[in-house]
Amino acid sequence: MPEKKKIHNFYINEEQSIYLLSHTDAKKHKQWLKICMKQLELLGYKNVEEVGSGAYGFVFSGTDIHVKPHAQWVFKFSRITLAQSVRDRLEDEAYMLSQVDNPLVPKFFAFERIKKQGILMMERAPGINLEQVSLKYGKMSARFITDLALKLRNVLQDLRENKQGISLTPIVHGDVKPSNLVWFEKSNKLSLVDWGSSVFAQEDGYGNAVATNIMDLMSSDTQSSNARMGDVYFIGDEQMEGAKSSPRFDEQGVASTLYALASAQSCRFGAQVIPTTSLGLPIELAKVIDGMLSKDKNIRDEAGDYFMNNMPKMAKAYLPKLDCQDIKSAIPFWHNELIELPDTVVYSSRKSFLREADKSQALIDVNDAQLDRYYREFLLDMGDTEKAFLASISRLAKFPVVGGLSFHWKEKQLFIESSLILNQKELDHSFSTAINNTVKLAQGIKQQGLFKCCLFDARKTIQIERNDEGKFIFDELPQLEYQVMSSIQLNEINRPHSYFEDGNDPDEQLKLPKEVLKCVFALNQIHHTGCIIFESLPDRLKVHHYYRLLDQDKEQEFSNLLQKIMANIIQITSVGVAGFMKLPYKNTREFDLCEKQPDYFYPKNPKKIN
Ligand SMILES: Nc1ncnc2c1ncn2[C@@H]1O[C@H](COP(=O)(O)OP(=O)(O)OP(=O)(O)O)[C@@H](O)[C@H]1O
Repeated sequence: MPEKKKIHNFYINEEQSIYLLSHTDAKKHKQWLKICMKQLELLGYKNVEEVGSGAYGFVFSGTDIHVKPHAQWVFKFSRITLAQSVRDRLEDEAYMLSQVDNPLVPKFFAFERIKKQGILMMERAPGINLEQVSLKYGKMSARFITDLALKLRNVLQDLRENKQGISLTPIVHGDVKPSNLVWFEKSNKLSLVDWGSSVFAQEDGYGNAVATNIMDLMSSDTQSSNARMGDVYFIGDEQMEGAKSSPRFDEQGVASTLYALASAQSCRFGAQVIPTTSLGLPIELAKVIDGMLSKDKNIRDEAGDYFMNNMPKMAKAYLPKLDCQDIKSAIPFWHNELIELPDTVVYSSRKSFLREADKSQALIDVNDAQLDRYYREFLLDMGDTEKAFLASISRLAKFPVVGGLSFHWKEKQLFIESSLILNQKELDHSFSTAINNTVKLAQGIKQQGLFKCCLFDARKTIQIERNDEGKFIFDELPQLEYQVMSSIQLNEINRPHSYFEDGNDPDEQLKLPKEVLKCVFALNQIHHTGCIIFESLPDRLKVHHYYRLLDQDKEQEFSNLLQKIMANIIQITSVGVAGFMKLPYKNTREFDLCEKQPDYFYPKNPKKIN
């Protein structure tokens, strides 16, 4: 087992926002994207645009106008920041894609190398991926989930039989998840993309080796696993532990995907607290998905077999759309319409207590980009519910939102203070669902403690570089921005939350100059909401912030204090992170703890309800 890396502070955003990269890195990144697109234009493709990106690559689309009708192609480039050995896997991906012939899988076209850069060219799947759909609409309906389940079951069946392939060996996709399913609403077309984790199965799911002939069995390495890491938020335990590859891997990916889309979460880990049986699905399907997500391998496998055998029958259920009531967010949030939406990043602190040693995890390949992400997000030694809770906080940051949240778990209750501003009204429904999931998951956490997070706009982050001696380089100090809110109601001022009421954060190590602390103390007396995070790195300082002044009369004083903070940050010499958050008032919401959400199924007789 590899040694655990020590990570103290981190952002739990999926990908580093381009606005948080250093000026040079951001420039390099943009230049690289431009070069890729230029390359494609030189090759004669029109309307070249970026259609997606993931941990391994960037995906562009382009039109071939020399054929009739014009063909839409997709070009996948591996990330230049990855090790060459990881980048070389694009060629393996191309090979595996070329082995699949299925109406739900974009056709392979070519793999080219321009200098060291491999390019995989394939058919373009129309539409947007299901993670994006889920963020737009929230929970998917029982009908949608059931239809999707049947389609995915059929793909898995085809991959097991692999009748069209060169060999008859079953193929494992290895990374089934919402963002690898592209869906076109108009024609209801679904495509399974990203074959970068795909391998030929070594076992059949019942512990028997699979090989087309005895020579294969003799020649191939029968001891070690050929499995590739899929997304750690969606793969099952066996794939995570490096077991031999089998069609069970994809059953796990399918169960995670259905669960995530039915509950509007971005991972599989929440099922103990928000079981599939609480999501309004037909009882049989809900129980099968929960069975597939079980911690017990026998139950998992049995449920997987049931799913494969019975999904065609289950999909025949009559599931008309039910009149859905508007959902109410468990904690309030406000709206603000901005022309330029924030590029939200979440910073969280005080999460040490969420860690829970889980030494049973064995990892197959630490050099993997997915695992790197796992480490970065600190999930390795946490319980499932804690992982799901952190993933739900990450999901909040996928919305254009700024604000802060503080969770306080006591013996019997959970207290939440919040200030959240959503900048796109049409995402109201989906954002409310995301908040409610966060609250439900928090209700399921049993340990007592405190967790806080700030959501800020990375576009506003101030970066000041240091020279070789560590001195800051700047012509003029940038200023901290703030918004002034109009009238406030007096009762809101009554019980302001303080920057300091939670004491020192054991996870934060940066020592701030006294003058900066004095200003933060003084700010504390002015009614406002906001956060400021100092992230001091050897080569630069980043100041993440958002501020909303709620007392117009104090604007001069407020602005002076912010200027004073900036004037004094240049005294920061040590490296680390320190942050402060202020919520506008103590609007503590109290919730009972709840280990598991109650059962809620699709009605047996929907006609009666509609
Ligand atoms: N053939 C395709 N047609 C249309 N869109 C595609 C296609 N292939 C990929 N995409 C889009 O690009 C995104 C990223 O692609 P892909 O998942 O292959 O990259 P990746 O780096 O391997 O991602 P991951 O982090 O999941 O491993 C997908 O989520 C999807 O939205």
